[in-house]
Amino acid sequence: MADKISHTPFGYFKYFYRAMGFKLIFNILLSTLLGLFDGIGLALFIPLLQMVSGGQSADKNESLGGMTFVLDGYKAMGIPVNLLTILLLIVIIFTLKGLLNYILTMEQVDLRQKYMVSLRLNQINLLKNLSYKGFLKVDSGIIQNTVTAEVGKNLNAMIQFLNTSKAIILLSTYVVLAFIANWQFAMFIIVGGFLSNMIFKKLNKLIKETSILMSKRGNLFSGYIIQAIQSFKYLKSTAGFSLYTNKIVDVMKDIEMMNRRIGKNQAITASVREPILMVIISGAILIQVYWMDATLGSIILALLLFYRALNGLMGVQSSWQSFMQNVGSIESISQFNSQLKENEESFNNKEKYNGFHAGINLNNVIFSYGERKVLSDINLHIKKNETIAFVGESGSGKSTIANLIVSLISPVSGEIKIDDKSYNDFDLDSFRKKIGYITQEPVIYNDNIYNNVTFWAPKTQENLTKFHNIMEKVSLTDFMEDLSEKEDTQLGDNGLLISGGQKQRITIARELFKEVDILVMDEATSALDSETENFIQDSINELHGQYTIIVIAHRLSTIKTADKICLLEKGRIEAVGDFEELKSISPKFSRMIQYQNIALEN
Ligand SMILES: Nc1ncnc2c1ncn2[C@@H]1O[C@H](COP(=O)(O)OP(=O)(O)OP(=O)(O)O)[C@@H](O)[C@H]1O
Repeated sequence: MADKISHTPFGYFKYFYRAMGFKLIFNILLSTLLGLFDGIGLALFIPLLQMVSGGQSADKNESLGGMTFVLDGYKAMGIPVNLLTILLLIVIIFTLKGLLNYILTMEQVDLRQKYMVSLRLNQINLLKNLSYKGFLKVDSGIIQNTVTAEVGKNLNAMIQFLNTSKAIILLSTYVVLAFIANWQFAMFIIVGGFLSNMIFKKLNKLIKETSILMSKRGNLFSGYIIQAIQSFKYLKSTAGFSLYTNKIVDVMKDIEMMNRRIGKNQAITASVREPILMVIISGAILIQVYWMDATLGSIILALLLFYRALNGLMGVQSSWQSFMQNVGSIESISQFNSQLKENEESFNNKEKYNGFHAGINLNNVIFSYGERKVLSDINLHIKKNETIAFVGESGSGKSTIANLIVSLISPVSGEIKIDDKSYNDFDLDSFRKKIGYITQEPVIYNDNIYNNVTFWAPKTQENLTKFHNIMEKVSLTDFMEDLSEKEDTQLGDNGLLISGGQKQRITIARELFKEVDILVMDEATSALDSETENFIQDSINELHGQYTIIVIAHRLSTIKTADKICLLEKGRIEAVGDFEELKSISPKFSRMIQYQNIALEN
């Protein structure tokens, strides 16, 4: 898919060609063939016109201008020019044209489908390969709007682009015929077309600008809606909805105003189209009758060619205008795709992760977000199957260090090694398959319990047994057995139908089912109910020694049994040791314990 496009007809052609390749050329070739058949069909009317103006004879007639060759053609093929043969030929040619039209339309249906699939697949792959650091830079509204609404608009743009090329080919056929019949007529078409084009060009420019602006507003609108859904509970409980909806309504009004502007421009073009057509045709007839002493036959011929050619021109203008309405999507999809591509991660030809034995080493690691240094001089060894906890004030770098260990982000300088190999030498995707992540906000999919835990693993006997064992381990068996649909019970959007503690257990069950090597537990910063807090503490204790566990801790009570606690202060490691060691060597840690005890007592 194209990333950078030039906003010219050829630039758009290149954009679609990159997505559709030869299929696009084939489509245009078919349109050309259709135009040719239309031209031939039209030419077949010439003898009829000749009969009207010059009687039943097949002799040449001045009023046909250059088109007399059609009569010569008839004679050369030995076809007698009479009403019956002409009508028969017209029926045959238009039937063939109908057939061709069917093939072309079906080809376009096929092309549409393939285009949509290729567009969507490309975006899914780009999203899949997007680095976490890259993801942080992309607005969720842009993602949502681009992969849904903008993709639809882009498809419309493609269809209108094809319609425009088809209309241009048909128009060219009539212009060529008009030139052959009478070059003065042809000049009329060109001058008339040129004049009307000037009016439409201005309107099209306005429509194009509005379309680009509308795509941007669409991104903003989607972003607001996503945030409203995500913070529904907060907005509802604090009556913040009315304030928030004001923002949404403003963007919506903006979009509607732009839609209205586009609609108004469309109304203008649709209304002036026919009058302009009639002015050009009337002018042609006047010139024919008063200055050229034209006969009835030549006027009918002129009318026929003019009408078809100008209609063709209108076809070009209207489909180009519809294309312009959707052209904003080309721009927004291109920008979106480039942004994703710039932040793509690829591990081609790198060694696959195959478990580790000794541990993970962070050597002189430094990390920054842009200019802002977040971690400095981190040197740390994490032994296989030990439990390490990171503590420190808010913003001290606990999550960042965990993100580095699980390879979501990479150091600006320094190195992270697993056993003796640098992360840089690994296919990190295969490494991440062995990482379990229990986040502050449990991730629950809108599906049933079984699928949420097994991540849609097939329901084989083996998987079911494994699933039930794990449910037992995370103390969810009783809860599940009480439900009428057992493991097939739906959990609702984002686990709306179960409690916070149950969500936590489901997510731990998922990681255990996955058979991970490293388990990251990102403790919730918000106060948890004591049952959930106990559960997390129990899980940490129970899984201790079976996995390499990394805890991002806020509650010191949950990490008493950790093998190693790492105290962070403003992005640096201040002290390392087990709970008791740290208590004795770090006054800061002692103060933290004191504070939490006091807080607990209060
Ligand atoms: N995406 C980001 N872009 C820029 N700065 C960031 C980003 N994420 C985190 N930071 C900054 O990095 C620093 C460390 O953040 P981090 O989330 O690692 O801290 P933390 O100790 O986990 O905090 P908390 O306990 O509040 O979760 C903070 O100053 C934070 O503002």
